[in-house]
Amino acid sequence: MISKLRSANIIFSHLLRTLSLVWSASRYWTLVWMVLLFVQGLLPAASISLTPWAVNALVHVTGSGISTASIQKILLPVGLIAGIMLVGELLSSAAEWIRTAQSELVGDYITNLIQKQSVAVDYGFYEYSEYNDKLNRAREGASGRSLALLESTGGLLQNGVTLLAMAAVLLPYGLWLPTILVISAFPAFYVLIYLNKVQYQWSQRTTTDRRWLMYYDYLLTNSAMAAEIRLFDSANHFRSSYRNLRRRLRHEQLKLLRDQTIGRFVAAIIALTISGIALVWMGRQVLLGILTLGDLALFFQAFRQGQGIVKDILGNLGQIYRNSLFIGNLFDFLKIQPKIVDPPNPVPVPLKPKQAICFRQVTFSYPSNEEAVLENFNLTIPSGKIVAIVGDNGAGKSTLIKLLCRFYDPDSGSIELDGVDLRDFSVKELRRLITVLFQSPTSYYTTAGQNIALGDVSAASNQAEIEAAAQASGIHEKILRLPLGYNTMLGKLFPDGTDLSGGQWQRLALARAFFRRAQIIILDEPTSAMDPWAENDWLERFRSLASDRTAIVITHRFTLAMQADIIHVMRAGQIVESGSHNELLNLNGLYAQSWRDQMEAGSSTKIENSLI
Ligand SMILES: Nc1ncnc2c1ncn2[C@@H]1O[C@H](COP(=O)(O)OP(=O)(O)OP(=O)(O)O)[C@@H](O)[C@H]1O
Repeated sequence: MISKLRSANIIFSHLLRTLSLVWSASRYWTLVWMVLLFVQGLLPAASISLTPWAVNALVHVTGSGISTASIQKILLPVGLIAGIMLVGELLSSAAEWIRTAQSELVGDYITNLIQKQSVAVDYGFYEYSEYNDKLNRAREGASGRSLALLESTGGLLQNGVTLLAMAAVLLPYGLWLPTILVISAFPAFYVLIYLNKVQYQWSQRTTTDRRWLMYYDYLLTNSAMAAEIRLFDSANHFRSSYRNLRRRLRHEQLKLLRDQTIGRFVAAIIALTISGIALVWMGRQVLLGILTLGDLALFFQAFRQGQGIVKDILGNLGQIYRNSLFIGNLFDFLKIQPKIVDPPNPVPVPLKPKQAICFRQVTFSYPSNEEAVLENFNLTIPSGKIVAIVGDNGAGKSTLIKLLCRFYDPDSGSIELDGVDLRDFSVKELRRLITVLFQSPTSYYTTAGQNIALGDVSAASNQAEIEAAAQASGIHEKILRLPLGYNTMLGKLFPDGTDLSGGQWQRLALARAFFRRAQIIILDEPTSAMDPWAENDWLERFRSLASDRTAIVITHRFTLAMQADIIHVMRAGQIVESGSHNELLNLNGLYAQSWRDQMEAGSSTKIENSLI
């Protein structure tokens, strides 16, 4: 009982929140729509209450013969009924139009809320399956559901008004008639609530399955996968996974549909039986001469329509229940709170860090994996230096970047910038100080210029700076050779797009990172897609660009690492060697051994397969 009350309370609160959401999205239309619904609600009863007048006038005319006076008597009630019907049609068309306008506004409003929340939550949330489930559930018809909820609430309002007016019309014939009307719809209501609940539970249970379907579909239809899918001939594998999963979901869905159909049929039979009983009683009253033909017509219409309205009302309640359950997913998503937040009184971020970035006794494990990636980790990166971090796959190099950007916070220990814990800065301010070239940078399908400008949207119109960044990354000449230079659309997704090679995209991303003009430059494998000639050319430019800034370069390439002021060798979450290139060679440790491998092999490929 308590749990039922609690769930009714949740539904009511979802309903209120949805109404306030719709209200915020489109006040004016909501108001007009409600007035229309109210007036529409009164029309059926108004029309029915005119029925005895029209029918009795008709009976009178048939009895007394057709004359101008008698026809005039009929014309008035019939004309009024026709007028009401016309107004009803007009209002319903207007309501339909308003509903469409509202659905556009509410849809955009909710999409905006979801997008805003998607970028507000922590980066780390995207690594959780549950988060992705929540996002997916919130997205799935969130706007459709809120409007459906609004519609059922509006339907409830309109039908409620009609029912009250209808009950007033029926009451003179006995209280039991409106009562029996309501009772006849109870089975349908129960079936509706029960089936909606089952449907909702099924939908919650299969969210991950449906995300699998989206993933298989993405693999089969996305251009990024097209080459590999063809070469490895793996399409059939994914298609069959898709089909098998879809078959299971379809069977479950059809079974639910079958149960719903049976349930509705049984409920309809019960309602029909009750309506039959009322009809028999009505016929008897007529035979006994208690009712006139006008009463009979009114009674018949009011009872049949009333029954439909009660059913609609219960249907509206069922819909409200169902959509509230689903809309709860949207509210669940919107209430996710980021954990990486600003402190109450942020310390101002230094415009130009003077001392160092220090990792002090940092221990960190990813939320989805209990094993510590870093344990009591210590590292000092002096300001104004180029620091290289080399290490084997999985050593924890990229994790350092994520911690430095505060995508995650350490489990224990601290990361400090000029002696201040990063958690004491405003997150946004701290990130403004940093620019990163990620291991897999984003290729934006927009113009070449815009691709670079996205590094700093506040300075996006500065063409000279854009070109300077492109020159520093070595992509300027290539851009000039494109059909429209910096205005050339890149990527093949949209019309007139030109594609770049992997290395060129990487240089473009590098230009974007440079355009940011941040004091701390972090580059994760900046030259992985560059040929050795391009790499040498690029290195020289980078040295001058990073001259008075702090640069952290993560790399497997020793030709790049050896240019750094300090090289840190990382293994299994620890720094195992540090020093300049020559110092490390003299140390004769892991770095020196890998370096010798390169000398012997005479190729950098060997190095990537060597110890580091
Ligand atoms: N999002 C994540 N969730 C759980 N574990 C992760 C996650 N990202 C990385 N790891 C784990 O953390 C460890 C360090 O990963 P990291 O990406 O920092 O290594 P790396 O040194 O940058 O490797 P590579 O040279 O291959 O890029 C690895 O064992 C990896 O499996």
